[in-house]
Amino acid sequence: MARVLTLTLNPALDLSVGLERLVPGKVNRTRETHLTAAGKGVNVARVLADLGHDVTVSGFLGADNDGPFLRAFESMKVEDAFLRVPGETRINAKLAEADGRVTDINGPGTAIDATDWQRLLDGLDTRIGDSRRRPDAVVIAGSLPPGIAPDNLAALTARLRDAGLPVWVDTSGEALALAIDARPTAVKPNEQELAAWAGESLDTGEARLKAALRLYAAGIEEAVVSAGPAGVLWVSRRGAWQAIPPHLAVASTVGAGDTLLAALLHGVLSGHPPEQALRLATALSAESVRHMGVGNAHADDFPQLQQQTRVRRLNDVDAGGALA
Ligand SMILES: Nc1ncnc2c1ncn2[C@@H]1O[C@H](COP(=O)(O)OP(=O)(O)OP(=O)(O)O)[C@@H](O)[C@H]1O
Ligand SMILES: O=P(O)(O)OC[C@@]1(O)O[C@H](CO)[C@@H](O)[C@@H]1O
Repeated sequence: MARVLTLTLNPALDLSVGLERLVPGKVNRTRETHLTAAGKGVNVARVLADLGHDVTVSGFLGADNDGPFLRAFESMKVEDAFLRVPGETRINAKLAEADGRVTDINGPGTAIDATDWQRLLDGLDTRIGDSRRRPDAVVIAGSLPPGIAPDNLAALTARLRDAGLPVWVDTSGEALALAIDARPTAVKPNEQELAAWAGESLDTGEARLKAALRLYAAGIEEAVVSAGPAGVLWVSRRGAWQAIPPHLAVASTVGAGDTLLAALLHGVLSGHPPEQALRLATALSAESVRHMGVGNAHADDFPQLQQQTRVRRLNDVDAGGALA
């Protein structure tokens, strides 16, 4: 069991709405609705805690509507180290149609000022310096709230790396680009996020692999690229792998990427062989799309989903960063 700290600088209450078909501009009747404490780092924490790790969640939570988070953290059995800031945490709507299409409507989040940011950094320094609380790995996941600039994220990444901690980052846009320059241990862009960084479209497996190799060559030890149903590429010092998930009927893809990142980190921290780690992570992310929320490793058919996940080592790729 490892000790993991997840940082969600811009958490959200996810209002997940299941409906037959979304008709904009009309009254739509829902099939189900859920309000869930979420945001990428919280979703990652949910999976890691479920897989048996000792997890602390932190970041910034609006003080006025933190009730669902408190209840969630209690049931997840994670330590709540979120700083409370004035106002409300954003509510993000996830409109999931019967054909698997999801429309995300994400708010900007609560503004964070320099004093709050410094409180977070000071708290992290104290935690890192305390051997009883020092994490084995830190995950920073999700967008940045107003007031936090991409170079703040880069500085945070560098600070944690300088303290000797593995840092896994999942974000997008300029924040991702600057975080990469600060050399986190791992990043997990999806196809669009990686394309924005690479400056070209990545609609073929070969283009994605080349971009993943570029990430690795840029100093990212664990370069993980997700591509929805097309699966995962993972380039690391141990080699390069591709995983293809089983074909499943999609209910909601929200949280699939978070599930993948969490489960792969679980495999790495547990010292599992890469192929086994990637198989479990890919299968669990696939499991997550069958329903709303993150993947459930206790699903009855999870062993079969793992068997149906195809993992292959890319032998013609050398980990030095070039296609042979
Ligand atoms: N339709 C699908 N069928 C099977 N597996 C899927 C499907 N969509 C996603 N997955 C699995 O989930 C992983 C992550 O999905 P994706 O690439 O969409 O991440 P993402 O865009 O970061 O997700 P999100 O931000 O919504 O959590 C994929 O690599 C794949 O293993
Ligand atoms: O706006 P961000 O921070 O990029 O993404 C936030 C979010 O869409 O990511 C999670 C799914 O990955 C959701 O729980 C949450 O609403």
